Amino acid sequence: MIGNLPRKFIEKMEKLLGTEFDNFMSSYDAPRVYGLRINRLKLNVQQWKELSSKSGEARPVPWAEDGLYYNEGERPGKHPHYHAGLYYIQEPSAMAPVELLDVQPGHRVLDLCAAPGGKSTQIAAKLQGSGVLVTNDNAKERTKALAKNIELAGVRNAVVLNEEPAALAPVFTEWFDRILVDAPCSGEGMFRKDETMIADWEKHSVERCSVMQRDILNHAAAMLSPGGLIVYSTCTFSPEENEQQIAAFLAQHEDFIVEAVPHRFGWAAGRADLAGENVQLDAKRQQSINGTLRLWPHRIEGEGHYAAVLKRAGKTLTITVNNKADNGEGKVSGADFPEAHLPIRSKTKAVNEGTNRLRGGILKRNGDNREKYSNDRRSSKQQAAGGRDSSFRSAPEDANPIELWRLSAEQFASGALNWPGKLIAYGSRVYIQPADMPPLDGLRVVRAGWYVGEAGRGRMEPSHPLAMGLTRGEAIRSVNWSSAETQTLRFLKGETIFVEESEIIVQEGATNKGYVLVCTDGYPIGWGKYAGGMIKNELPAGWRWM
Ligand SMILES: C[S@@+](CC[C@H](N)C(=O)[O-])C[C@H]1O[C@@H](n2cnc3c(N)ncnc32)[C@H](O)[C@@H]1O
Repeated sequence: MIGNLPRKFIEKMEKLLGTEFDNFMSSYDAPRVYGLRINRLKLNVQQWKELSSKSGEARPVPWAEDGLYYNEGERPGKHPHYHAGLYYIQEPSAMAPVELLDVQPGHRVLDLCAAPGGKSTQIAAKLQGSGVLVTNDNAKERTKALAKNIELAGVRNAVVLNEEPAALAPVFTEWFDRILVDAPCSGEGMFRKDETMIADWEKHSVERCSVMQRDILNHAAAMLSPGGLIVYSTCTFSPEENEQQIAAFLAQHEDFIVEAVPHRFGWAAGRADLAGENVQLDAKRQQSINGTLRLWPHRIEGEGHYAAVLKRAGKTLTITVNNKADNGEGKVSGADFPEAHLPIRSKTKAVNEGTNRLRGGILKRNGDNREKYSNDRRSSKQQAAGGRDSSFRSAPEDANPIELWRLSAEQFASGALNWPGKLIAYGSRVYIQPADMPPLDGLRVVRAGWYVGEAGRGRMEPSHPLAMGLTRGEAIRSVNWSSAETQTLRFLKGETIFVEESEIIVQEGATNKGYVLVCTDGYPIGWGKYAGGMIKNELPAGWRWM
């Protein structure tokens, strides 16, 4: 491996590390370590250890609440628990930045450079469903994986965006309590984990990255509320992208200070002496850069990282987001979401999901589709009460997706009409958006909230992300197989499963027939549809076990 490292890089590291250089170089011949983080939205480490036969060998990552090291051969990505979103596979050092962000339930949090979403799922677990996570990446392709990871983790209170920070800043001015800037960087700290990063090193030159980082950080500052925190992190060693970036930021933003990170667990201090001479900082502010953090692979079990905690002066406005439901009392209808709130830029494919658009609250459909709605004029309440089996097909002729959701939601999950958030329809899809979000007009929206269902064929189909965000106890119908049973794997591969009727657990008042939440070891892996002794597989193709 050492032989593949660029000469220029080696020379630079020798200068940077002095007497530690030899130890640093020998870390490239040491075996790399592997980490996963238990998804606290679903269960805790202890509960997972009780479920998992392999967990005995997992050791805690000292700096991450739910982080564990696992052995190389274990392949946790090939286990039903992965498909149930019980953990996220994450490099151990990459778990550190979110631990420094001090996220509390109720916070408004922005993950500005978020794809593929490792740190976003970590933030979501810390929010525990209360507050808001806005997770963004400017690379459109990468937001697909980001949205998928958010949905796999069962996150209910996130909005996924695909924007430049400059477009977000006017919409979210001083809006967030916490912002993570896990910046695009030259990746020097990842050479051991991923040798392809070495080839990219020349292309993603340090100079080019540091210009991007400065711009991203400045926009982040504009979106932070007084008293709030930004964590800036990179996976590179270069001072230009680390200490020098922080020095430039402090010089430009007098209302920010470095909040010193305790240097425990083998973590090393950032280096004020590397802050460069290009910016004018008073001695105290320059020295404060020693309170940032360097993770060196020869000092810890993890790859190379850098992190700084930046606190904005001012009184912390502890914002408790109003998580009161506003979707269950008939107050919210399509008409509350005029065109202006809908997607938006024609270049944005992801938000134009489906061909129908909600106009003034009414979904315009062609005659064919319209005929699929029955002319049932029962009240919403009557329909919902009678609607806990799959024979329920009726909706008013002019029902829009939001109305359809309200009529159907409690056929899938009890309490669904009282879930916090705002109902939003984008095309035929229905989302529950965290309360208090500013209008997202003009932004490229990948997920407007928790995607819960899609209107189609005259009825509401529950979405896969709805399944992943439920607990087994909420489901009107469920079936549960252990992760070792063949049915679990067969279901994950997309097969129809034959079952005894007695295997379907049904809430009081519901029939066996209809959507069933399929679970493994008690945790959802998708929807099936039960009728006549078999569960038809509703797992979308892109979510199946390959
Ligand atoms: C280090 S990666 C993020 C990893 C992610 N935080 C995680 O834990 O999974 C940096 C990300 O920044 C994104 N990026 C690059 N320039 C950006 C910009 N101007 N605004 C937002 N994101 C950007 C890249 O597409 C990339 O996905």
